[in-house]
Amino acid sequence: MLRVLRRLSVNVLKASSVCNKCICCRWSRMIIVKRLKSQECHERNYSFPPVGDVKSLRSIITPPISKIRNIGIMAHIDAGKTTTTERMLYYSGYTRALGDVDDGDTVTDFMAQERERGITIQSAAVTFDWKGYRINLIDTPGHVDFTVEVERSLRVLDGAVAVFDASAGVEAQTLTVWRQADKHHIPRICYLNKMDKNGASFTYAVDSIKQKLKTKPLLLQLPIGEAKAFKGLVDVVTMEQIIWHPTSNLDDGKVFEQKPLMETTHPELFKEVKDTRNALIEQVADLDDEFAELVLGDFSENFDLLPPDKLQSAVRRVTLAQKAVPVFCGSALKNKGVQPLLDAITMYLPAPNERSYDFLPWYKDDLCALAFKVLHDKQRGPLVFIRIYSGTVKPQSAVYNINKNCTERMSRLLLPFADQQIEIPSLMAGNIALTVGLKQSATGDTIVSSKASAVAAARRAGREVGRKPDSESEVDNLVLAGVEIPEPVFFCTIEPPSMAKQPDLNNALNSLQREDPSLKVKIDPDTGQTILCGMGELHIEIIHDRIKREYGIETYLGPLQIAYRETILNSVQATDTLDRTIGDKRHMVSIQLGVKPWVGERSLITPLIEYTDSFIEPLEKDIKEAIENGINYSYLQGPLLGFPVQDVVVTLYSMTAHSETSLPMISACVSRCMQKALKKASKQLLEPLMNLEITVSEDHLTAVLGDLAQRRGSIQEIQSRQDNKVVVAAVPLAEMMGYSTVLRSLTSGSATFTLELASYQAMNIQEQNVLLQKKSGLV
Ligand SMILES: Nc1nc2c(ncn2[C@@H]2O[C@H](COP(=O)(O)OP(=O)(O)OP(=O)(O)O)[C@@H](O)[C@H]2O)c(=O)[nH]1
Repeated sequence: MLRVLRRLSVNVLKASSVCNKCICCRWSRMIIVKRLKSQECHERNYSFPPVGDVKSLRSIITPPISKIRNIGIMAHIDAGKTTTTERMLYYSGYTRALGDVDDGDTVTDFMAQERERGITIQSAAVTFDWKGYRINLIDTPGHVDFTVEVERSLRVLDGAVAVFDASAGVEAQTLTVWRQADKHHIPRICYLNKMDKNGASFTYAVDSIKQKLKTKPLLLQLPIGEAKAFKGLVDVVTMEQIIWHPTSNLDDGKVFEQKPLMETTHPELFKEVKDTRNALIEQVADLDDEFAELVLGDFSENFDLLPPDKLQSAVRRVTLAQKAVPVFCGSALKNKGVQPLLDAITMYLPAPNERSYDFLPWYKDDLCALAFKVLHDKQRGPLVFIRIYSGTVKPQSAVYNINKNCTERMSRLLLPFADQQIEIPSLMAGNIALTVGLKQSATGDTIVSSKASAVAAARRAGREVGRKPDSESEVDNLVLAGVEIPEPVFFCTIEPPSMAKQPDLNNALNSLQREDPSLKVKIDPDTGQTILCGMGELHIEIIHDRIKREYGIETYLGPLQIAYRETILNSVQATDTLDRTIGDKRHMVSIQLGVKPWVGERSLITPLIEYTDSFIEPLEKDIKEAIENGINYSYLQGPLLGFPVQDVVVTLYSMTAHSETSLPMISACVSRCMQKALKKASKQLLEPLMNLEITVSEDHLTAVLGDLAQRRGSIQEIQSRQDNKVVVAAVPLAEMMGYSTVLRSLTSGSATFTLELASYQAMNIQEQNVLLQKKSGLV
C-alpha cells in the first residue's frame, strides 16, 4: 500500500509543482515524509570502493579516443531515463544491485529532492565501460522547469539516446529536447522503453516519431510480444532473437538467450523481420550512396546475403550524418533490452573525433575546454564540469578563462560518478572531467592553457578567415558558443528569518546561481527586497527547499508572480540634458533619441540600436559602450510595471558632451532620456503564453475542456493516444497557477499535463487595466 501511495505522490508532484496551502498538497507532503523515513536505511550502491564482484571506479579503462562515447539520455518526464541509466551501470558491472526510482535509491538521482520526488532535477554524469568502450553518460531531467540542464548537457555531448514511453510515443517535452538536440546537431538513437506496459505499441510509437519529429526511423529491432506478452526482441540486422527468460528469483536480466530466428519455428515473425530488414536496406541505400552502390552491385538479387557489418556501417554513417535515427526497444524496469542498447551506443553513436568542430585546428594540441556546469561543494568550493575538446588537462596547473579574462589554478582533477568522484592524474581530449579550484569559471566559459595559447589560437583563427594576424582583442572571438539560458517566467520575494541572516542568504543565492544559470536573483529597487526569478513553480520550490537543507536557512517566499514584459506601440522622440558639477569638473551631456516598435518575426530581448548619419565620426568605443549601457539599463525596467521591455528599436539622433563628462554621466543621461521616451509612447503589457498538453481519459475530457475555456485557453488540437486523449492548448500563464490541484480534482488524479513557454503575447486592454489597477492596489 505504501508503495502505491509513494508512486501516487511522485506522480502528483511530477505533473507540476505543488502549492503551499492546499490540503491535497499537504497530503502529498505527508506521504513524502513517510517515504523519506523509509528511505533512511537506503544505501548508495555505486561501487566505491570495490565490493565483491563489482568493478572499482578506479578500474575504468582509458581507451583510444575512437572508443569513447559522450552521450546524453534525454526524454519527456517519466519516460524511464534514470531507470535505463541504472540498468546500464548494473550490466556494465559498476553497481551491485538494481536501483529503483520509486524506492529512491538510484545512482544518478542522488539529490535528496530527487529521491523523495522520484524525478531528476539536475543532470548527473557517470562514466563506465562497456565491451572495451568508455561511456561518459549524462542523465538529464525531463521536467520542463529544468530544461537548461538538458541544454547545457547537449552542448557538450557527441550523441544522445532519446527515450520514449512506448505507450505514449512522442510527448510534449520530447519535442522540446529533440529540437534542442537538432540545434546542437547531435546524432541520436531512439529507445522505445516500457514495452511491458499496458498499451505499449511499437508501431504507434514509431509512427509518432515519424510524424511528430519529422525524422526517418530505422527499425533495427522488433519486439517479441507487447505489454504483458513482451519477452524479448529481434535484431533486424542479424536476424537473431534475444529472449529474457525468467531464470531465478533475481531475474535481473543479466542472462538472455540469443540465437538465429528460424523460419520453421516462427514463420510469421520470421516474415515480418525479413520484410523489415529488406525495407531497412532500401531505406539506408536511399540515404547513403556508398551502401547503395554495394547493394546494387553485389546483393540486388538477394538482400539475405548482405553481411550484417556492411549494413551496420551504413546505418552508422547515416546516423552520424543525422539523416535518420535507429530505433531500439525494451523495458528497462523489467530488465529487457538494455544490453543491446549499450551495444547500439558503441556501434552507432559517434566518437569525439568524429564530430567536427571548426575551432579545433586553431588550438593544435593545446588545451581547449568548455565549462558547462558548476556544483557548489561546501568543503572544496566550486566544482566545475568541463568538456575537453583538445589537449590534455592536468591537476596543479594554471588555466586561462577567456570569458573572464583571468588565469586560475586547477588544483585537482576528478572523474565524475554521479555524486562520487575519483582523483585522476590527467585527462585527454574527448572526455568530461570535474575540476576543483576554478573559482571564477562559470557555465559557458571557454578554458585554455594560457593567455599566450589563446593569442596563438586567435592568430590561427584570424589567418583562416583572412584577417590580419592581430592583437589580443581577437581572443574574444575564441569564446565557444555558450549555453542559451531561457528567461524566467515566475518570480517571488524571498526573505530570511531575520536581517542578521541576510548575508548568509545572499551567499547561498550566489552559490545556487552559479550552479543554476536559469535562476535569477535581483533586488527590488523600490522595496529593497530580494526577488527570486525561476522557470516554474517547481523550480522555485526546489530552490527554496535547497536553501533550507543545504544552507540551513529557513526563508519565507512571497506569492508567486508572473514575469510580464512591456513594449511600446508607436514611435516617439525625447531629449534630455544633464549638467552637473562635481568637484572641479563639469559634466554636461545632451541626448536626443527616438524609440519605435520592432516589427520582426523573432522577439527582440535586447534593444536594436541605430545611429543616424549625424554621427559622421565613429564614436569612440568607450563612449559607445556608455551610451549602450544607458539604453540597456532602462530596457530592464519598463514604464508600466517595471518589467523588462522588449521589441523596441532605439535611434540615436545626436549627442553632445563636454570634454570632462564622465562615462557614467553619459550612461545616466541616456538612460533618463530613454525612460522619458518609453513613458511618452503608448504602452503595452505582454504576458507569457504557455503551450499546454494534457493527457486525459475520454471520461474526463469534457470537464477538462470546460475548465480550460474559463482560463482563456484556446484549444489547438485533441489527439488520440491509445485509450487517452491529448489536449493541446495555448493558455496564459496567469491562468495556470495551482493547475495541478484543479486537474487532479477534475480527473480523480488520472490526468497529467506539461506546460512550456510558447511566447509573450499582448494582453487585451481590459485585462491590462485590471492588472495595472491590481498592482497599484486599486482593486
Ligand atoms: N512499466 C514500466 N515502467 C517503467 C519502465 N522504466 C521506468 N519505469 C517507471 O517509470 C517511472 C519513471 O521512471 P524514471 O526512470 O524516473 O523516468 P525518468 O525519465 O528518468 O524521469 P525524469 O528524469 O523525472 O523525467 C518510474 O516509476 C519507473 O519505475 C519500464 O520499462 N516499464
